[in-house]
Amino acid sequence: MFLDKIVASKRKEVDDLAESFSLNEYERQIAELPPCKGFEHVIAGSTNRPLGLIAEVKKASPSKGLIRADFDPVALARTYEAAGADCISVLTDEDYFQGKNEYLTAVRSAVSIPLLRKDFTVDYRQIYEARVIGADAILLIAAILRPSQLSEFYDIAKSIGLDVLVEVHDQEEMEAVLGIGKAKLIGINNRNLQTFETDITTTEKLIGLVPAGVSVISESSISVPQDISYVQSVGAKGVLVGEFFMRQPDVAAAVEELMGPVTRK
Ligand SMILES: O=P(O)(O)OC[C@@H](O)[C@@H](O)c1c[nH]c2ccccc12
Repeated sequence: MFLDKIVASKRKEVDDLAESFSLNEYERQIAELPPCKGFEHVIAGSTNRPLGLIAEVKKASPSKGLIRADFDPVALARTYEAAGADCISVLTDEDYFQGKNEYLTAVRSAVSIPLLRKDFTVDYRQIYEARVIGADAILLIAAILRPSQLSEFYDIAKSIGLDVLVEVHDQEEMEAVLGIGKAKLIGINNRNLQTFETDITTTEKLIGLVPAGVSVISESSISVPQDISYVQSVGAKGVLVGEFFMRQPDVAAAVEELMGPVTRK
């Protein structure tokens, strides 16, 4: 299964990180950073459009290979911000998504909206690393973490100012996440990370389980305005879109085509 392969390489990567990691040193650096920009409230209550947008900077993916050859993360992020994206997601996984930590850091200094570090978090050290490279929020994927780890990683992230997007793609994962009772922002992934199959009705199937006060982001395989009105109609507060934007020569026009014009509140 694809996800198992990704997680296995991630663990190797984390072994390298562990060799040089010093908690004191990371904590010292974090103490000097400006506070995080609130990711959760910005995406759950978009002031730009009726539905919030997390726009993703993504060069390649394991299911699609190279998506955008002409890949300039800073220029893309500036375009997203100008087009009224509420937040930006930056892939930092190198082996499968051709991402880099440096992309996130470069984007951080180029835009002022909140940033999500999109990676496969399997170890607490990656959470400190995310904060130091410039993230405002991290992704925690329920499919690769035990409930006790999810809970522990959630608390670590919050303790250093990061918001958390907790990702699920089936009922079992949703129930596990809700059982922990911490997540305020849940991403329902329309893509199954084991098989890469996509089904946008996943959002509708799972959203009914989510209690009031928890916001849902519909993630993946969104590419036409009908997808937007559909996930909005079932109750999503925002969407996470990567590939569709990355395949368009004119990214600003693509944001408007998909999301509609900015209607600032
Ligand atoms: O490019 P898409 O189909 O618009 O999807 C974006 C985002 O949802 C996807 O990149 C994603 C969702 N969850 C993930 C977890 C890891 C890596 C990537 C992802």
